[in-house]
Amino acid sequence: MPIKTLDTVVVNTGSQNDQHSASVPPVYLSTTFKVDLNNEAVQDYDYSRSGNPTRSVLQNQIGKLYRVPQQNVLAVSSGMTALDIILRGLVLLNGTEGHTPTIIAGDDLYGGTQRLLNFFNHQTHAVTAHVDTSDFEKFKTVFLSVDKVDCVLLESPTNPLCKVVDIPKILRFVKSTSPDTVVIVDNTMMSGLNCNPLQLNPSCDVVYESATKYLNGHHDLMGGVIISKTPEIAAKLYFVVNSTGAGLSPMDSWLLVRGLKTLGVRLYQQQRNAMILAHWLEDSCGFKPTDTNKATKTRFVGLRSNPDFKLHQSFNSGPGAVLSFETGSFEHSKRLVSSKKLNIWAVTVSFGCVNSLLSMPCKMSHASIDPELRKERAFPEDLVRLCCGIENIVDLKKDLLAAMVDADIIEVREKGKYLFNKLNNNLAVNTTIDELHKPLSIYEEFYNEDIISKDSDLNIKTSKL
Ligand SMILES: Cc1ncc(COP(=O)(O)O)c(C=O)c1O
Ligand SMILES: N[C@@H](CCSC[C@H](N)C(=O)O)C(=O)O
Repeated sequence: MPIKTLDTVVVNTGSQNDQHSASVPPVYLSTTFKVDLNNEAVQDYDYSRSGNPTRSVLQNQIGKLYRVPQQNVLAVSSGMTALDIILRGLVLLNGTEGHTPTIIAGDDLYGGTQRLLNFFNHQTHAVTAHVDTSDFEKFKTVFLSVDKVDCVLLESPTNPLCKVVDIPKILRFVKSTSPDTVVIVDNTMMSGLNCNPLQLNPSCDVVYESATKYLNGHHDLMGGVIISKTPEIAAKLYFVVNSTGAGLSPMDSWLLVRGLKTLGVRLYQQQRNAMILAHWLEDSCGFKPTDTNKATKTRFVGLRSNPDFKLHQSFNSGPGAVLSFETGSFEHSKRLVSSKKLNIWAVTVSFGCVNSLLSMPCKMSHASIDPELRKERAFPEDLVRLCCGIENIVDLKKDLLAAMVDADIIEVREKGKYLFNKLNNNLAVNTTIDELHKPLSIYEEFYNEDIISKDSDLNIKTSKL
């Protein structure tokens, strides 16, 4: 019987033709491979910069996740390397006498992406117009105002504001208006398990992911994967990878094959935790706009109060595990993230790890964006980002609550029955441990098993919702 679901295909590495029938693919650290000049056939490997058997196993696994042949996949040394390779291979070379390659990208981007685009701008290798890609009309206006758009770079939900970009609609518009425009999707916030922009109709041209995040899930390697729509696009990108030596090392490739095997269970638990926490922050902790403080807000695509809840569900299988909230006060957010009461939530950048992480984007992941630019874009400086891991939700909740009390944001009343949000005068019933353990949790209600384990025969969207 053929293997059907994505969380199953990433566990299975298939037969390796190993001389000892090892059940786990071996790691080939060798940088060189012997050449037989008497053999006319083209050898698969000669030098590890050009190709390595362990990297090939990984590329095959990623190909299965995105339902493309192994030749369409490249594993590289980081998510940023992936973007750099794609832009060099497909966009920067479009420059001519009177034309500088033009990119349209979002205005809520990971700080490192913004930094790389700025770098190309300064070098006049490519100019980037930033627009709120979650506003289709604004995007369309900018797109039509540019003579020739060489590339559109999309990401949904955005990091860290969790804005939903209607990727299918933008693809329909771009591909019917300007078929040669290269559309790139940074799929790091969803991973291939939740979203496959290559299966949309029309599809994007190339997807990349920072494998440092969900794909590996353990924060013990840096990596990036590039998945191309066609072997021709992949060949152009392979040229850059081979020329520069950006390919992922054998050891990291091996670790990533291992990490990938648990993607399904990790993501399931991480998303479940994120769903419960987001609802608890909004309902019990009062992080929602009130008459006294409009600046307090929980941002998560899995919240029913999110106006883009349905839009997100229409092309994704899950909400991801990144959420953010505004306390309404920069000082209080800083106190929360600095609280010594945090024992489980680690204050670090990144996301997608089995450990839960807490951060203040303006000081951490997005500090490389010029403060003036953040101000121009109304980036909330009091934003706190939560990246849920796989720990027990009750422990996560208690740990965060202790820190919020310590930071003087929340007051616990009547032995924990009520939580009073001091910053927006909001008193709400605290969700009890029993409620968190209801058999039909919020998560299962919204994202059932069928959706998480997408059936290979179906397109992106699978069942109810
Ligand atoms: C959305 C997104 N894309 C790309 C990257 C870059 O990935 P890496 O750190 O693996 O270079 C990051 C974070 O680093 C990210 O958050
Ligand atoms: N110092 C790093 C910050 C990395 S942030 C990693 C991740 N994308 C996140 O959103 O947390 C840098 O300057 O790039």
